[in-house]
Amino acid sequence: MGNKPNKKVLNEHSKNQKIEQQIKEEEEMFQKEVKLLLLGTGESGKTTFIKQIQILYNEGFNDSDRLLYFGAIRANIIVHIKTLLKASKDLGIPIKPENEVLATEFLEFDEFTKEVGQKAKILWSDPALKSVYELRNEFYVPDTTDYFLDNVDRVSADDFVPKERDILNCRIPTTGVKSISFMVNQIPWKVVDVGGQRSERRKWIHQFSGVSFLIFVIAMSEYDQQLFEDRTKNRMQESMELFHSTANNKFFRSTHCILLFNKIDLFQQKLSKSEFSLHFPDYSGVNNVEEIMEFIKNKFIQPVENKERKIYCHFTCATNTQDIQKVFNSLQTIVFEQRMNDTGVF
Ligand SMILES: Nc1nc2c(ncn2[C@@H]2O[C@H](COP(=O)(O)OP(=O)(O)OP(=O)(O)O)[C@@H](O)[C@H]2O)c(=O)[nH]1
Ligand SMILES: [Mg+2]
Repeated sequence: MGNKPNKKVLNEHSKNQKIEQQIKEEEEMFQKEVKLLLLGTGESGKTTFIKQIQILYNEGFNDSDRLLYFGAIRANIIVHIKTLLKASKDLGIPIKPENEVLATEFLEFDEFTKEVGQKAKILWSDPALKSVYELRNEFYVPDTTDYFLDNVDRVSADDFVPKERDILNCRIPTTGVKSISFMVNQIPWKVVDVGGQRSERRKWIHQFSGVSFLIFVIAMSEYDQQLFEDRTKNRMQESMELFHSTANNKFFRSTHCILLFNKIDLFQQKLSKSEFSLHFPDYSGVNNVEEIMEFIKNKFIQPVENKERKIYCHFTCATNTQDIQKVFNSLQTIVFEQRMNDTGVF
């Protein structure tokens, strides 16, 4: 005859089991992966955001990253000088007569050498190419072209290794999907980057499930530029339409959104030279940075149908690591509070 189990002890035991189960579930909820999906038109700054996350939380760039950017930076120098030379003809801004032979010769170059680098430097110092670059909303050349052309001596050197800043400034359009995963304070994060050009957008849908936050990136400086893919379409207009169709899509109707109003540095530089209302005639205010920022923000937010969902806005320069650190810190706070709420601690 064994001892009869004490009812009180049994009750205590099952209570403890329940508490343990609850703690386990709460821990699991806390440790659930946060998936951030970066969307936005081409060249808005999505990959630059993910590069910053790599610097901040994922050990930065390795040798194979540096090798990839080494080739891209040098190849871009040739492409960009050629583009500027062509634009100087199209826009009727002639280069100095003594540079004409060199310009014709340069158009034949395909491979970067130290000598090609020196020739690029001579052409870039021609005032005509600088004036042409100032008019770059009339044709296509990336915004960081001047950064690399100003550094052509360093880039041409035998011992050139791309620095963090070079990698942040180098543009390689994204094709397909790239993601990084990392842990911060025991929470696993995954950031997914896709290509933003029109031909890439049909691949987006495959990334739509399980998204915790949509990060939609907008290039503020694009208000007076046309799409690379369609020179008749204003870039900011395209970005607004894309955001509205994405945010109102059934997959994301209740997903919280982060709007990154990016390239704020270029936007501020440009505004004094390029009047905003010429490109957005429905803007009736003055050509003032803060007022226009508010106007653009409202144009993005107002047409969003589900007013319950949260939209957090940040104005950033994505090449500045501190700006992206601030965005990520605020995201961490939101996630932490959400999880405390979900587990009933608040
Ligand atoms: N000055 C400045 N340049 C920026 C900023 N954000 C990104 N860039 C530059 O803009 C270019 C395009 O940035 P990406 O991050 O490649 O753009 P993307 O959205 O990934 O483009 P796709 O891959 O084509 O969709 C790069 O040369 C960046 O260095 C910014 O805030 N300020
Ligand atoms: Mg990209």
